[in-house]
Amino acid sequence: MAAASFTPKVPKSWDRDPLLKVDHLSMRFGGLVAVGDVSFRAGRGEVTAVIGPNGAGKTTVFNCITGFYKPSTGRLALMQGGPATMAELDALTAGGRAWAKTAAGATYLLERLPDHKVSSRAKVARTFQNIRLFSGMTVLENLLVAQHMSLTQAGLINPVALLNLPSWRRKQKAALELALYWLDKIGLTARADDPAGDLPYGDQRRLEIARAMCTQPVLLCLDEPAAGLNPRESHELNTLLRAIRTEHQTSILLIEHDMSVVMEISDHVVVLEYGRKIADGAPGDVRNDPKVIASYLGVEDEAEAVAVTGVPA
Ligand SMILES: Nc1ncnc2c1ncn2[C@@H]1O[C@H](COP(=O)(O)OP(=O)(O)OP(=O)(O)O)[C@@H](O)[C@H]1O
Repeated sequence: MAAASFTPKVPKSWDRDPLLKVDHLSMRFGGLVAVGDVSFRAGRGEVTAVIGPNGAGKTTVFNCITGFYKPSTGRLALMQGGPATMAELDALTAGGRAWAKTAAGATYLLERLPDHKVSSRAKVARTFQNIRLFSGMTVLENLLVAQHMSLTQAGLINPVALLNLPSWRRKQKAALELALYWLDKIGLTARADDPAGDLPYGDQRRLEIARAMCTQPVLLCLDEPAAGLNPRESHELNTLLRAIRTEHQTSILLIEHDMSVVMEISDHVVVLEYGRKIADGAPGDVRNDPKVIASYLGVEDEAEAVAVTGVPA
């Protein structure tokens, strides 16, 4: 009898080299389970989109990853440098510490870090659904203030800064250069000295992303960056996100309702519904998943349902 042909399953890129491993994440608010036992990986250097109908738990997942909420249960392992081995992860979890050096770099358990260390040590940056720029400060000042942490670490409250020593001046110069780099990247150099609040909406959105990039994150979390953008602004956003991914190898985690953005720039899509994961895969696979189609067929926003599934609601 002829042997049955066997095609070995090739692991997905996000399973081969995850930057972030979310394991059994749950978040309860009183009796409400906003997120229930959700696990997924975000690949290093990839764009991972988290999608789902309103109230699916997307922002809650984000708030747990970025330190705004302490999850009820679950492990959020961010692995800088390269993936940790299972033994390294288990030892870190059992040891009760928040981070450890690993053979590949360092691993942080985000659920154990104070929220300011999620950004300063684990290097996770985020933007919000509603723009949160300092609207009275100039465009350039917004980019400089983002680097306040690294400047204070360099010594705002130590003698190096007070005496204006060369090492402090070098740090200040590097901060200005980084700010000017991102200003150029978002095409706003000519508006450096204008109040951020005077910029058109789409420019403010890109400035927020540039501000987050000034913290030099390994993981950039964007909560509905395309909300309220017109098609031209959406296109500019896609271009910026692609540049961040390809030129800076920064991994991006994205919540987005605009499916043209999701389908165009994502490597990997995770779908939530009622706080549970219902699909996880490449954009084309997720789009054709019967569970995703069923979930989106009930949504009120017909354009969104058609964009995800190709089927009118
Ligand atoms: N701080 C909170 N206290 C109580 N309930 C909350 C809190 N935050 C979120 N929830 C509830 O958790 C559920 C998931 O909300 P979440 O905002 O995470 O969903 P979402 O997928 O981001 O929705 P949307 O697309 O509308 O932003 C909802 O039922 C919401 O009302």
